[in-house]
Amino acid sequence: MTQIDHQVHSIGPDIAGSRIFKFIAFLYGIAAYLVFFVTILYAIGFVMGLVVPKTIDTGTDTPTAEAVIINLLLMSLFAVQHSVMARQRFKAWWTQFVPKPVERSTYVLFASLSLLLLFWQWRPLPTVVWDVDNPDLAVTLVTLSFAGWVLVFMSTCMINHFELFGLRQVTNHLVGKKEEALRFKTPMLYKFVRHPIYLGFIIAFWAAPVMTVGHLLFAAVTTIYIFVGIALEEHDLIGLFGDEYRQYKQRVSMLIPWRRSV
Ligand SMILES: C[S@@+](CC[C@H](N)C(=O)[O-])C[C@H]1O[C@@H](n2cnc3c(N)ncnc32)[C@H](O)[C@@H]1O
Repeated sequence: MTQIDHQVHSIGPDIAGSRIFKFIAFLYGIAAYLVFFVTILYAIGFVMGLVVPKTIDTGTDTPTAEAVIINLLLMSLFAVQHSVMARQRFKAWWTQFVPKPVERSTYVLFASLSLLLLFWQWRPLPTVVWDVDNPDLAVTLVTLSFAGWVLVFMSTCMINHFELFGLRQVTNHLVGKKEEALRFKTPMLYKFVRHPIYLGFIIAFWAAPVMTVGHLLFAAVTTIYIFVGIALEEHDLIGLFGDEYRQYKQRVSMLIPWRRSV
């Protein structure tokens, strides 16, 4: 090998390789985000019973006990995947195998896939628990549910939508910008409640003019899961931000915008 050959061999493939990797990582991040975006749009239709082919109240007829077990297993799979993969210790472990710039995108992709599985395999439990007759009240509930989804979307933008869903990480990696550490923020709604995204989900799931047993099971279990998720998330946030987060907890309530912290 000549000296020039040696230089081309040792510099060229390295640069090309890392550029190609950065570009592939970027495309992967975009693909994961698109899968998430389709999933969240489908979730709105699934929960509200609008537009999509398979909703919370449609699907294979299944005996009640079997349907409850299958639905609980589907929700548990999402909860375990979502909670375990979000923990700092898990992240430290699996970034030995998954490159750091695509860690968040991979988390988002797995969460979306487990939700799509839930939508696909969900068994309806069609017995009606409540059915609002009054048309004004029914419209109010549908509007409230939409407002819940809007609250979710707006709150992700307040805290940093592109970081939450991994796009910022792959973009910074592509342009060679150093990844910043997570910063504690209390923008807009976060001054009134600590968890506006979760509040939005609770509103979206419960505000239904027709509530079936299946929908009620979904709303109740996801609400319980949100409280467990909050406890885990706040434990991590105190680990990261210490007294700053403790004081925030004292000052700002968890979900209902009044001044006490619970
Ligand atoms: C799905 S978001 C939910 C945020 C919040 N719990 C909510 O309901 O609006 C979860 C991520 O937000 C981050 N997070 C939560 N509160 C935060 C804050 N005040 N400042 C910065 N990051 C925050 C957590 O570290 C976690 O990675």
